[in-house]
Amino acid sequence: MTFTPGRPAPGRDGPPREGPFGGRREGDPPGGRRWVRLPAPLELESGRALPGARIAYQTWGRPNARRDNAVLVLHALTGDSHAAGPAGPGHPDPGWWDGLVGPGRPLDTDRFLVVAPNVLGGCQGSTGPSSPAPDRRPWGGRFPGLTLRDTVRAEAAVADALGVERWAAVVGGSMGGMRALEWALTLPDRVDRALVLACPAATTAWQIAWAAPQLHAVRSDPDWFGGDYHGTGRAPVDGLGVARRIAHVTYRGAAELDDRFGRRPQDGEEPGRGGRYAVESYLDHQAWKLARRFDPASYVVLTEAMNGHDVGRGRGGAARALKGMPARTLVAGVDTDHLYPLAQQEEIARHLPVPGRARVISSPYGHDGFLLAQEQVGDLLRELLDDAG
Ligand SMILES: CC(=O)SCCNC(=O)CCNC(=O)[C@H](O)C(C)(C)COP(=O)(O)OP(=O)(O)OC[C@H]1O[C@@H](n2cnc3c(N)ncnc32)[C@H](O)[C@@H]1OP(=O)(O)O
Ligand SMILES: N[C@@H](CCO)C(=O)O
Repeated sequence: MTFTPGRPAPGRDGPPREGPFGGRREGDPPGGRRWVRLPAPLELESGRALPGARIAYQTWGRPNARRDNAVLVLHALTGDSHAAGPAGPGHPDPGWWDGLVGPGRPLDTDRFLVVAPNVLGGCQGSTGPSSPAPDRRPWGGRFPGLTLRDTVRAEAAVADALGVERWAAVVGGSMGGMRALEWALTLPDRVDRALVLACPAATTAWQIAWAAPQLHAVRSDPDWFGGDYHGTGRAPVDGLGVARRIAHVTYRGAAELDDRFGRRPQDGEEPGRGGRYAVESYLDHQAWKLARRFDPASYVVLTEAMNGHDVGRGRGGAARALKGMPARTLVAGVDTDHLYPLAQQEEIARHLPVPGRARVISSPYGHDGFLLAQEQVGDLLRELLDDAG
């Protein structure tokens, strides 16, 4: 089944009418991924149940005899299980932490079994709104709202399938960092160490405010159809593109964009006379790139799950909850991140059971620094994994 957006996004860089996204529906495995089907309906925090869910994942390296060398790597909002490896069939881009995974690298595959799942609610192999519901029609707008705790409990099935009782470490940035916190606090007996990057203990009004126009953009696209567009040949790609433009500005450094683009017009175009500035063209490019590979309904489900993130919910508040983190936890943020500012990671570190666990990633790239400053992230991974406790 091919996903066919009904119309191109605005701007000159519209997505192709036939995007690759629909090729990733269940039953059509993308390159290199494996799945585990949950043995029973997943009981969600909302009280609803999600039947028949499955989680896609990729692995690198091998388990040791005691199966205590597994590291769980958790992706950000629009990432997926392809944490490492080249671009190829099923993977339009190289792995998002490709420099960190492999023999001799910080996530040393001669030493560790590295496991990267695609989040529940996503669109890269795990069950999400584009997957078939039990009646074989796409879940679409019927897909239940998720919390990040739901996504963690679904992933316990991956650990079980691999025979991993306890992760040597759970690591991730942004949504992956939120989920690393939740892994350690929801299933504390199953996590030995944690690396939490570029995220807050609880999503703030500032972050929910940035998400609001993004959600609105997707839902006000005439092709949203209440989330029930899957299989119609149309999709709210314009809305997703607007959401990505807004989000991408929050992901990057202000000085970085000024230095890179300045007031330069896009080649051959005249701003103010129907043409664009180079930075506008750049955002158009980011918009269509995402619209080609990501399901707008997954974007909505996962954005709402991030809005609901609060480690303190039902645990007596964040400060009390964070005392339950593993002693071997490191927290780091990016010094130019204006979406999840460094003060929020320092706040997390203040409440950890062991003091002195905050670190700083220095990068001009803003929030995306946790994806781009791989050498510094690698140092943090080595520090964490070499910590014998
Ligand atoms: C690497 C992956 O994307 S893996 C897939 C999973 N993705 C994720 O986990 C995260 C999603 N990805 C991202 O957030 C980002 O892509 C990042 C952070 C990984 C990459 O950031 P960077 O390497 O800094 O890329 P940058 O922001 O400079 O964008 C470069 C792109 O903009 C394009 N570009 C630059 N200037 C312009 C311009 N004036 N007009 C149009 N396009 C432009 C480049 O041609 C390049 O295009 P390409 O990506 O198609 O090759
Ligand atoms: N660029 C990242 C940032 C979100 O944390 C993504 O798209 O997933």
